[in-house]
Amino acid sequence: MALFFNTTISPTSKSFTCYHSSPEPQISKTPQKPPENPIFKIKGPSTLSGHITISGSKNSSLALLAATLCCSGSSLLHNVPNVSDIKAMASILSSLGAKIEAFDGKMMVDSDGIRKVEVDLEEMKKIRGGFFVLGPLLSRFGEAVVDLPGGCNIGKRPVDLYLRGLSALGAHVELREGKVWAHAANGRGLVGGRFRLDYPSVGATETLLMAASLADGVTVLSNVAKEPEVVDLARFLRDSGASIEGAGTDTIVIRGKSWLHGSECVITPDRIEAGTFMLAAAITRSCISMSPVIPSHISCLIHKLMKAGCRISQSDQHTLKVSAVPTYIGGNLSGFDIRTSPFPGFPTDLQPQTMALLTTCSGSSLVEECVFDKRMSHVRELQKLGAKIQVCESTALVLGKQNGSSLRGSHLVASDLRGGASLILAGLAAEGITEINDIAHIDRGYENIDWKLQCLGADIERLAPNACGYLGKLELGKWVHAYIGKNGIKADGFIENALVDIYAKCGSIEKAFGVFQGMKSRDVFSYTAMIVGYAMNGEAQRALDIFAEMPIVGIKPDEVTFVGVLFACSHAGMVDEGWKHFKDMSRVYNLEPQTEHYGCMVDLLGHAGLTSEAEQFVENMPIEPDAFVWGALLGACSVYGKVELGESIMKKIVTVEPAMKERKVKKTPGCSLIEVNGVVHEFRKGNKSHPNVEELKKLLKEMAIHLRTYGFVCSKQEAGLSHKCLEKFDMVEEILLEEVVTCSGKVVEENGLEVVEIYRHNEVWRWGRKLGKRDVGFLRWRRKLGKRNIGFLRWRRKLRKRNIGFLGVRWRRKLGKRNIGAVRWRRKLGKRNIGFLGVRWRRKLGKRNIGFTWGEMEEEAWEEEHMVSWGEMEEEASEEEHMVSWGEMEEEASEEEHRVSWGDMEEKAWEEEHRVSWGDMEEKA
Ligand SMILES: CC(=O)N[C@H]1[C@@H](OP(=O)(O)OP(=O)(O)OC[C@H]2O[C@@H](n3ccc(=O)[nH]c3=O)[C@H](O)[C@@H]2O)O[C@H](CO)[C@@H](O)[C@@H]1O
Ligand SMILES: C=C(OP(=O)(O)O)C(=O)O
Repeated sequence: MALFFNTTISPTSKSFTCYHSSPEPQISKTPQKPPENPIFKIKGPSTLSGHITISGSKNSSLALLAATLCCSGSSLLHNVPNVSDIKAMASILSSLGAKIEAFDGKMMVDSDGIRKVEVDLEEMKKIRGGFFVLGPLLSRFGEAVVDLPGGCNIGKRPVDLYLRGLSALGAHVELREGKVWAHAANGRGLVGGRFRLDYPSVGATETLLMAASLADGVTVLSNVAKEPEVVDLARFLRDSGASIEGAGTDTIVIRGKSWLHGSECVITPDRIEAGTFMLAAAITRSCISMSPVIPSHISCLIHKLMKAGCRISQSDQHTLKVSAVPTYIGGNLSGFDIRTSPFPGFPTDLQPQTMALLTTCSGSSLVEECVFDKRMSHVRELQKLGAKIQVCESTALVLGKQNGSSLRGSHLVASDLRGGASLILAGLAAEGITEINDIAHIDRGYENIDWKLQCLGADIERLAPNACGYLGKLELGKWVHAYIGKNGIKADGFIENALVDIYAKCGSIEKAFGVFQGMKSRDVFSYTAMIVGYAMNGEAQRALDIFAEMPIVGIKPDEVTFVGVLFACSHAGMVDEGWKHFKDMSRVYNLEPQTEHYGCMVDLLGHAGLTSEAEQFVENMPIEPDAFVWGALLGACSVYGKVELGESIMKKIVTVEPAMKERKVKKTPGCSLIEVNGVVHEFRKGNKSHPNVEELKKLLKEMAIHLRTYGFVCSKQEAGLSHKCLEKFDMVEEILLEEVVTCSGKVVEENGLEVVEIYRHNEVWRWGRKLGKRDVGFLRWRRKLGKRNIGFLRWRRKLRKRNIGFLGVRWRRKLGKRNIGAVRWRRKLGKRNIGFLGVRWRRKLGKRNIGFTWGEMEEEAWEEEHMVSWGEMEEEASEEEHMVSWGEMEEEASEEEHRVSWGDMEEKAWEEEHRVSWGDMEEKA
């Protein structure tokens, strides 16, 4: 059946085309028509068996589809996967005037009808491959205008190498309005040249290869990508008449031709899909076979899996059988280390899926992502399943299990293609139900993955979600709705705005950005939610980058936007930027700064050490400062030890709120929302109408007592103040918790504990209790500072009459036979004998020495410095020394090991919970 289409491929038209004479797939069911915005529901643990057919490579297909634009007449591609990226690519080619027919896994592209050299389509921003048309358009038609590319959100993905390479071939390239404008500088066409890539970028190599094929003269490209997809592309171009030598090596020589004709090509099997299924067999401890596979394309993974204990055999040239059945392999799989790198190294596109497997293997494994700088979003989701993973930037330490997986089903969100696939694998291995939302990411690159897994015996379904299914709970959905209502978000696409907001507030900033990026139309609310979100999560520069986009797209910021902008500046210590934006409010945008804006400025000045300037700023305010402004100044005092000024401000804080009440100052009341057992409760400032208000007050009091008893104080600003101020915390706590703070939170039950989780600014407070004979509880908090994710856990406590605090930070770790952990602490003796306890860790793996830099640790230490006075520290140090036996330290060590990343803090918090009961703490003291 020949099916002509302009922009789409029929969802069910693809059959499983065999690459060569492989056994017929043992598939009995037919794929279901997918529901709108579906989710995956997986019931685990699954055991897989049978044979599966591997589709053609998505990445090869994208490059070859772009390459058809180099060719006059028709080209026929076989084994093209039916995935959404290919549909998007087909739309792009169609929009340029190409005629496309898709049938039965084949695509015929006739590019003779091309009338346009500018792509003006949303699809360009969604996928990576769309950008590849730049090379062919430029070389065949002499000019091209394309949007900057999209693709997975896995870190910085610049296109400098593409553009510099094209310039070396005689193109004039400009970046304007988010688009690349390119034309042949000589007015005729590209000319051959020499270009060395700084990094063997796959996309840049492919783009330059296509461009050079039609350039006048010889082109030599060096340090190019050697990926099989590059070789596939060169094969197609050669079959179309191009002269290309060296594809698959470091240097490619291209002798340009004046024209290329269309040709026919079978797309190489998708090595990443094959790898994903091999890992599916391993994680489920099953045995499956697959074809067609080219083993040399995934030799790295094959070696690693064999090292882990899997049996892998080849029944014919293109059929692989993978077994991880315990009785067959004689035990559990062992963990292993991976480090991603360009081909033939370990593919970055298999890193997340491999990490999922490692969570179920014995021992610890190290995963180093060296190709992309932010390809770790799946870690948080895997942690929700119970995986023990600790991350520092692009390195993850996966703590496996001795006896197979102990993952438990949960509600997850896929944040990118391979990260999403890793969640499917983990879901197959996990006990119980796993739901995965945002699976459109997965559909970008896996053809009918659910159906293929069903055919292997997995219990996986593609379901239509309920309206708020992304969070997995209808009750939570109601909460989201309530939240939207309370914040007056009215824009079209308000659901998306709310999602951006809610994700950001829950600390899932990448997910918030994912929603933001995918929005069809954005308004001031969308931008504000994203800016405030970034600011709250310590990503100041990203907040300011988003803000800078607003005038470009013609959206005027409002007062709330500026709260986010100033908050961001304050977080990053950007004093000049902060001043500029503050002044711009009235100067450029005609907005009158409110107390919130003044408060942010005071915070910014105060934390930059400009306390006098901050004080003066407050004095000169044209409106009356409120508790928010005073609170900010108080924070600065605490950080810089201005005790006297701090105490006078304390007095003002406790008088200013009642005074404002008396004068009936109208303010938008602070509002907090909390979900308890699926019911949303709202608290407004000064409103005591909640039916359980008395009970809640009791609970707050109880929390406050624990806070003080164990040396926790409510706000970081007040933490450094002298003990004299301690009695005033009562009042401050009341104000912070009941009157001023606008926060959200929820109460959940976890491991028999009732846990209150409150999200406030960039902090997450968790407080848990178990009401048995003794009150056993915990309290901890985490936060994110500056550009980097710096989280830490601290605790302090009061012993009898003296206030002796201690900071326990230590770890040690023994991996295998070698002892590769180290713990250090040091203190710095300055003029005032003010010191800090720094911890650094390093590990030695083979020849490499990987560790945190001292600078980072110092920054962390610096934070701690403000919290604990030196006297206390010294006390503490000696106390600790005598008090903590080595065994205890080891215990504690494994739990505190990675304090640095955001997700880890939560994980660690949980560890703590089981370890430290109030009783224990007292005993230890
Ligand atoms: C559609 C497609 O084929 N996608 C694949 C392609 O993506 P893509 O072609 O985008 O990946 P690249 O090889 O270009 O990127 C690798 C690294 O190079 C850097 N870089 C790249 C281009 C540039 O001009 N400047 C620069 O610095 C990137 O930031 C990144 O850190 O290869 C990746 C690496 O194997 C795979 O994960 C993707 O699945
Ligand atoms: C990163 C990937 O795709 P893209 O480059 O298209 O974003 C991928 O296939 O894993």
